[in-house]
Amino acid sequence: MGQSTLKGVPRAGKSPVAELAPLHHNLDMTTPGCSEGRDSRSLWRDPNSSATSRVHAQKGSRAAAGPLVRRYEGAARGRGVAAAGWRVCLAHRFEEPRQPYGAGDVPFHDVLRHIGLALRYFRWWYKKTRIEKKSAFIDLLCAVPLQQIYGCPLGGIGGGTITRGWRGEFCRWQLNPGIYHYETVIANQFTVCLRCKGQTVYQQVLSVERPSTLQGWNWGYCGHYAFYHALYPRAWMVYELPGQNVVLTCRQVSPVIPHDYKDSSLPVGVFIWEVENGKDEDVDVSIMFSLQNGTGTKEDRSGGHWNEPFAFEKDGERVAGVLLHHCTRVNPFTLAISAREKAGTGVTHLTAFNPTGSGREVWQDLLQDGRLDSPAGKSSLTEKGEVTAAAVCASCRVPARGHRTLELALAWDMPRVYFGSKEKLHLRRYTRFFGSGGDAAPALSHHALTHYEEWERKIEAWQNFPLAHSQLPSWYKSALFNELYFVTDGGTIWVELPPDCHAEDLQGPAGAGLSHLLPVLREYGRFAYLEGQEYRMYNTYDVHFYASFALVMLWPKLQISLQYDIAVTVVNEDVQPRQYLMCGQTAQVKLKNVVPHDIGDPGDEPWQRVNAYLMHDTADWKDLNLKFVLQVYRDYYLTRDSLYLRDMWPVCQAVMESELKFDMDNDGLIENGGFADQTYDAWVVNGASAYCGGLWLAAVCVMCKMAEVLGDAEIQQKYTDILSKGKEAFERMLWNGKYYNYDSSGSDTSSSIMSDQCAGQWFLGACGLDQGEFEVFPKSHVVSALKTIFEKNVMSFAGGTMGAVNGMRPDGVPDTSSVQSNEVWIGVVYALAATMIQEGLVEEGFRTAEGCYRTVWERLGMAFQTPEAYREKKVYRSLAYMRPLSIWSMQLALERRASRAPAPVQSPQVPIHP
Ligand SMILES: CC(C)CCC[C@@H](C)[C@H]1CC[C@H]2[C@@H]3CC=C4C[C@@H](O[C@@H]5O[C@H](CO)[C@@H](O)[C@H](O)[C@H]5O)CC[C@]4(C)[C@H]3CC[C@]12C
Repeated sequence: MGQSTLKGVPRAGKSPVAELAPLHHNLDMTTPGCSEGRDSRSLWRDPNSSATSRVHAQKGSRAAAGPLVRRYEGAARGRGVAAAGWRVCLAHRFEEPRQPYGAGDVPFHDVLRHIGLALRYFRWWYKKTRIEKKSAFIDLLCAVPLQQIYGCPLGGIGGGTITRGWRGEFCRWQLNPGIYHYETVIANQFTVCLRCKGQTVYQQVLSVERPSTLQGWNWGYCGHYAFYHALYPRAWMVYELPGQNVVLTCRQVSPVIPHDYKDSSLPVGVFIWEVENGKDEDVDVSIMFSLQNGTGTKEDRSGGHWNEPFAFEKDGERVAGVLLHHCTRVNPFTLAISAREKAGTGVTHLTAFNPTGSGREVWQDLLQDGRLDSPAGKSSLTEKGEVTAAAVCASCRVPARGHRTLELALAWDMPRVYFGSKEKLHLRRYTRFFGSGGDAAPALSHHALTHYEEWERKIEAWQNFPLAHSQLPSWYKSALFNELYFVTDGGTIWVELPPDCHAEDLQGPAGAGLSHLLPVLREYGRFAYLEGQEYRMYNTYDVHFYASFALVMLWPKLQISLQYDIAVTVVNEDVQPRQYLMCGQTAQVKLKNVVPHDIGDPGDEPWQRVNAYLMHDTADWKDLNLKFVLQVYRDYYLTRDSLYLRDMWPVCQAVMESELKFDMDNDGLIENGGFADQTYDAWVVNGASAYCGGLWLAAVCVMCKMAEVLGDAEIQQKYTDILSKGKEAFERMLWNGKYYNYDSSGSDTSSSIMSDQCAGQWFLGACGLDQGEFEVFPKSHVVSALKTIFEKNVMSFAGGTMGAVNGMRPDGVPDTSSVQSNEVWIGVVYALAATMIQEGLVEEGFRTAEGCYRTVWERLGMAFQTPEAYREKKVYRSLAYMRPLSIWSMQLALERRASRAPAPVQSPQVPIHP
């Protein structure tokens, strides 16, 4: 699609939506400025000398706009910083404290209802964590506390991630697949040294921190003179160096490139430092990158780690740096810090220093001549209790009023991984290009530093379409790309199939008969991402249903691969009995011919043992099978992959057969079972329901369509008959003249307005099956339901500023009958917004989604950790969650509106929005 008009999309600055005042203002009554340490921070101070020279940053017009940059006092705009994105001044403070949902937030009637669950959960949790000494897949008793610090993660897909905070800290680590720890490693810093006429005039750690270690370094950079800007997979940090007339822009790039299945898998990040010299004299500029050997855990002190300098030259390009070998028993890895050598750029290093001491020797080394000592040879192995770090330094002369670039990189090589059970060895995807010997870090660094320009060209070409569209609001552009962080930072793992793997090994005892299973997994590997960083289950399928739009639109082969994995599990079973915590009953782990909840816990052995979730027996859930069928057709519609469709067809028939048993009264419509038997797993549904009934009809519709495509007349007739009966029953039992009732049970809350009641229509619209002969839900009913949701769940909730509450009573009071009905689910809201856009309610759609973006990213400080849910006040639930990736369905809806044709998602060379 070119620059065609997006019908109805609010024009920035023109439409009522765009003219709305920003939904939230962080009231800031304090005078901007560094706190008590401010004066000394704006001084250049050599910590080892008493000489100081007072310099003042020039105050000028505000370079940056937006609610999070009011404290910015600099004038610098930075170099090449994207116009759209999420921008925050380093001196910003998020004022609203929020807490994870805890037992204390459960109302009395829910306490009574959930007492059995609470006791069973506690017993299970105690055994798991205290007796078996393992971590719980959901730890309700030790939720991760909220830190409002995160920025763009580093790394491609499935090779592990290292997240930097928006103040530049290295603070969130996922090197062991799916396992997170949240630790700011103080030694991991960039330090700048400026020299004029052979004298160091300024040397500063580019960090606002004032830590208790490395006291010999000059900390406490004044955050008022810097801002962070994220547009995933890139981020910029702009630093005005007070009094120096020098501006530094650090651009951070990770190889996350749509339709690329090679470089997108690489565990690397590049830092391109643009140095602008506003002085009338030349300046020698050095950027030192220091890194601790490890990730900030106690293993850093376990002994046996060591560092060594390296240089790697290929095709006339040379990079040099230090390798930090982290020698643990399980999943050892090597970190590499490096810089690109080129004419006029020198690269020096320090092989090892103690990051727990004063760091004075490092500081002095750099201060002396703007270079590091560069000793040859390896360091010795660390002793138990000892920690080591290394540094690399890139230096160049920047002419008066000129500009130069320094290029540094971080790579990590953990090619062979075990999950928690340590049963099977897995090779990461990138090993097919860089080997699995554990010696790839130099080549990875070289590749990153010599290919990032090409990556950026591809990223820009891909992002340009939405970014250049003047009618799209800028918050949306930020949300669309920044929410994508979860594709890499969702505990993501992407592994190779072992070369000796046969179809039978994969398909299990039942044999799935999937003819292209092996070729697909051989070519594209196996992909898994977590439901959430705090909900540690891979590929949670009821949630992936929402998030899958990002995958199928950007890496369709990964979606196809994931679907093959699900298909394999469908035909297999796990007869192991276990107790389910919600109801207390015992049943087998996995039944045949049903879609699993998830493909396992990275703390155990995913793919091998599925269904880590043990709250409910999900064999009785009503949505999982339907979500599989709907995704199969949606994927086929967008990719035109008919081999995939053919392979999936028998699996779709099998799961629909299983589902048919939920239509107890044979009226063509399934009924819910009187418990929370779907993705809203703590919100009871009884009888016919808008959510599951709607998904059912949509799935029956796509069964008809798939049968038609595949020429299966008998099945087509079967499902056509069910559809006509089911449509009638759905309208009769649930339509109330304005919207579809929550369920048909006739309970006190049956008439609640569910924000997700049009989920079936959402998917049909995305598949182009929402009109003509395929119209399942009458258009007028869909539009009326969406308008009611907008009026009640959106505009009557929190003044229309927080998205749509899951359940609203017709009188405009949130439905508090369950712990989930009065939550807002961000991923559901983005899907709802997409449905509104599909149905022509474009402004309503944008207004609805805007509330969530502003709440999460601007008000609550939850950037790069969008949670599953928040309530109007006080609490949130499950940080860094999969479902918000559904924002890509808004993009699909916009593209379809503009072109009235499916978006081409299968052209490897061309970005998806040519
Ligand atoms: C007696 C005590 C004082 C009261 C204790 C009450 C608690 C036991 C319950 C109150 C809130 C419940 C939790 C709500 C949400 C949950 C999430 C769920 O996992 C995933 O949730 C997704 C929905 O957000 C769903 O779509 C995915 O498929 C699920 O994998 C697991 C259950 C629970 C944690 C739930 C547990 C019980 C409460 C804490």
